[in-house]
Amino acid sequence: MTLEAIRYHNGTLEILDQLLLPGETKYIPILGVEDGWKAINKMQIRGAPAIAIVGCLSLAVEISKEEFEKKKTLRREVEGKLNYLISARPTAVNLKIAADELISLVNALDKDDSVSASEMQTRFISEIELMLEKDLADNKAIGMAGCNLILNSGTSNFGGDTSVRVLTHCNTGSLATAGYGTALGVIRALHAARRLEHVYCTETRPYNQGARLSAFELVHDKIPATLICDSAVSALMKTKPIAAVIVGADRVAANGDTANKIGTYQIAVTAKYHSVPFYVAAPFTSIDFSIPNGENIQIEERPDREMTHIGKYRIATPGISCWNPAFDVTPSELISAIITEKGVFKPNELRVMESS
Ligand SMILES: CSC[C@@H](O)[C@@H](O)C(=O)COP(=O)(O)O
Repeated sequence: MTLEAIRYHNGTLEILDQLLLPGETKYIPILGVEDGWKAINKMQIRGAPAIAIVGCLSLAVEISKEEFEKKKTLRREVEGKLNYLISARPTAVNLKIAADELISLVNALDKDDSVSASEMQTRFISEIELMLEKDLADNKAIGMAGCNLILNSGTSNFGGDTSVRVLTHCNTGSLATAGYGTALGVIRALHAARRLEHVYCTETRPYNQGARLSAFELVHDKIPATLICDSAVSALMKTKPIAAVIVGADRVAANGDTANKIGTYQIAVTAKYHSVPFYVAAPFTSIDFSIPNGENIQIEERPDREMTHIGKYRIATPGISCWNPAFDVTPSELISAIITEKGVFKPNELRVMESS
């Protein structure tokens, strides 16, 4: 059975508390928007697609318990609460894009006189419920496209083998999405095709999404994997033939510059030096066509405590100051291709897809 980060059935929402993994597997109820905001902000749920889905589902749960006499009241509530949810974490764009689409939907339904307030409520909730299915289907399409891309990219980085070694960073799997995963979905597809020799995953300090979450998924799914320190990436590329680096994205600008977990940029730099292709795997909902380049991406800074402590144990000397950006931006010139559910694009080809 695959891991399930988000459980939603008939208006009831639970999430797997990712702060407790791998030690404890505990689902916590999300009873409405306030719970959704807190779970996203505290990173009990994380990963750009999962943040969007849980944010929107928390609103669906809340709205489903209410009765609306007037459509305008529903429209105002939806707009206000979606804008509040977006403020929980600023870098990933998927929730903002989903919110914009849902706000357009309620505006259209509000203007349509043939739709009653209760029909508007039902249609709004159904639209959110579809997100889970769509994300899973998109991830499978991304996985297949990425698998084909890597296997057909030439043999120079395969080290003479027919199976490939790949490197990934952070967690982009079932725990970060509705299921299957984006970059980890590509790795799953390679494994299913029996063409994955090995995956290396970085620890991903300071929150350790690699050591705690990707490692958890890889062991759970029996995918051959090795954990490395973030600082071992260059040494790995020097000593082993790595066919590709494959990472996810929190926000891709129109020119292809990509914000992803802190450390992604330095992996892309070292991949360039070692002539290893560097791929970003992300759904179209991670692409922000409203910003021309990565300079416009707001980078979230997280509390010092995430660096100074592991669990309740302090590992850093008291008194030291910290800088803890959660993400960095990889310039598009370091990115070989962006793998989406709509196809594979060079960074400078993205704009063509803007209106699709
Ligand atoms: C499919 S998840 C893509 C990204 O969201 C992922 O790589 C990442 O950076 C997650 O960061 P996080 O801070 O854990 O939410």
